[in-house]
Amino acid sequence: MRLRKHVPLIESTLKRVALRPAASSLCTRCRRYASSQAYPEKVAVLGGGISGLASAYFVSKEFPRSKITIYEANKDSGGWIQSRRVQTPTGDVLFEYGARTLRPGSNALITAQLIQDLGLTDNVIFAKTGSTGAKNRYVYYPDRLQRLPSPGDAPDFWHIAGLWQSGLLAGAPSALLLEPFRPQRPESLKDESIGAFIERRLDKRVGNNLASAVMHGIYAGDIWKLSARTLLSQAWMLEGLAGSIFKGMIKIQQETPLTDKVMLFHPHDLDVFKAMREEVKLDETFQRHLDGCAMFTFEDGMAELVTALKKNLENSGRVDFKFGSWVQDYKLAGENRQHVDVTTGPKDSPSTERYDLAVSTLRDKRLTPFVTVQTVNLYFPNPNLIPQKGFGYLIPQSVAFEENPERALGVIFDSDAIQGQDTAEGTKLTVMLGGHYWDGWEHFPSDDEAYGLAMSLLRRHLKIKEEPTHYNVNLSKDCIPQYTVGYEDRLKSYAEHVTSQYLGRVRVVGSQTHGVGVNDCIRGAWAMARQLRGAGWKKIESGLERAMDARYDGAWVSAPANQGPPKVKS
Ligand SMILES: C=Cc1c2[nH]c(c1C)Cc1[nH]c(c(CCC(=O)O)c1C)Cc1[nH]c(c(C)c1CCC(=O)O)Cc1[nH]c(c(C)c1C=C)C2
Repeated sequence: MRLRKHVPLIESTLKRVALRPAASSLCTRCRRYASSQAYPEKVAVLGGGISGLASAYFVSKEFPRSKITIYEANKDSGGWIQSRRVQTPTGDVLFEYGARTLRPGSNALITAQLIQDLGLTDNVIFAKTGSTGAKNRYVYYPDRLQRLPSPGDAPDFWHIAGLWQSGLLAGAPSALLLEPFRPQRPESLKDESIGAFIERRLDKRVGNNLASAVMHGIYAGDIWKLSARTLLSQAWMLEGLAGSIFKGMIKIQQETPLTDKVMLFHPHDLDVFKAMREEVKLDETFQRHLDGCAMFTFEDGMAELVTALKKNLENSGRVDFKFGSWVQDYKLAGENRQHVDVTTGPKDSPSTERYDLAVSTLRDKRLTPFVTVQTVNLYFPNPNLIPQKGFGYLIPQSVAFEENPERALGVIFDSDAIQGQDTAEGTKLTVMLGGHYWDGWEHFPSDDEAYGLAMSLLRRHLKIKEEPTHYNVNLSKDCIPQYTVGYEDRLKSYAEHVTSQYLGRVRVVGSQTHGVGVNDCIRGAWAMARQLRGAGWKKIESGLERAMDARYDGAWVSAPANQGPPKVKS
């Protein structure tokens, strides 16, 4: 597979399909296949991580008679989501290796519906919006923890003065004042790094001190490589609209007679938000809890969601899991190329199975690079190990090497952030190492080395003198896709390629194409399955229609905020 421009290919393929006798009676404008089947009898899901499991779940909802096979290379499902209980002399503690919490809000609506449908709502634990663990977020700069103001805080002059004095906010006030007067980007500039965008519109220091910390916490990525057009899309679009982010905000409010707040949206997203509004029906109590929380997870960790999904699929009797199955290849097959042949197994003894439809959550390294993150979970019996209480801290790229020779991205204060998972009292921390700092590395720290790095960081940053009684090291190799500069164009080419190559028989979902968060992956799976609904599965689509939406010509459309992402509240 090559990432090339594929529009002409799609057109010629569509013509070819239309000319075939079997397809001649079809309305080719509907871009449908000549299949007499009412539903895809056999569906393959490639990959058993959260995207694959959610895809299988939503597809089975759309087509209750379909037989689904999930191929997973590992011995079990769940992908990066792994939760493990560790026994200590005074009780047990839960270690999360990957994602540990979900954030509420519109992006979590489909996840919330899924949790409710799986009967898991009683197992959910919520971190309330005003709780210390949720409220206190820190940035390490230049050599100590700085607490960031949280949205509910009353204005505190001394706090802001302290942040200012530390240099963390350097350049920010004047950058905000001057932003409307800075020159607009040239027409020819189609994308740039987050670092370059912030330097151009605000101040380089704002990027290196603040934006880089945020991007470490989400993408473990480098602001000088990640795409501004994709990851700061609102700001990018506002500049495109009016020459400045600030002027763009004023312009969209003025242009509309509506008193409601107006925002810019990708036209495709407006359709998805509408569908979410129509289809998500949450119980009142669950909704109320979600509404008042800053994050949520499960008593037994994020793996509960994976386990419940797997159990639900197994119990349906229509879903078959094939663990230890490497997908070698998948290609169109059969008369009129209406099927997909999926080849799995070791290279020397592969086996091939034919399907009506395949959903791929597999990665393609030509679309994005990935970063590797190593997590070190630590448990100390002392509950008062560190004076600072809160969610944890992020370490921006601007921190000097001597302050972060371990190349850590941040530290999570798990025992403060989420309460209700452990029976043992104490302090639970996770040190996150690597990410973009390890770009190009072929070898990564061993477990012992990673433990040493984590402890040396904690001794220096938090003055911890004790040793943990329990710890775990986990290396998630190539776990977070990086939406680097040019991603949007690459995704479009990729979408065109998938469409023309697989003629609708293969749909693509996952963190490489739909967003890196758990919520994003679940929402992507839901949207993909919804597109299959009825005869939708016969359409020549890829699941990547957002990237190819003809209504989007590089600029987003303005619409009242209430047409945007639905709130958790009904
Ligand atoms: C394994 C490390 C991960 C890092 N980022 C992600 C993972 C899984 C993905 C991610 N993390 C956050 C978001 C934002 C949106 C969301 O869905 O919540 C995404 C997509 C925010 C976040 N960052 C950290 C935590 C605990 C959270 C809440 C959600 C979660 O549990 O993943 C901390 C953190 N994450 C990473 C680092 C380096 C880090 C440092 C303290 C990378």
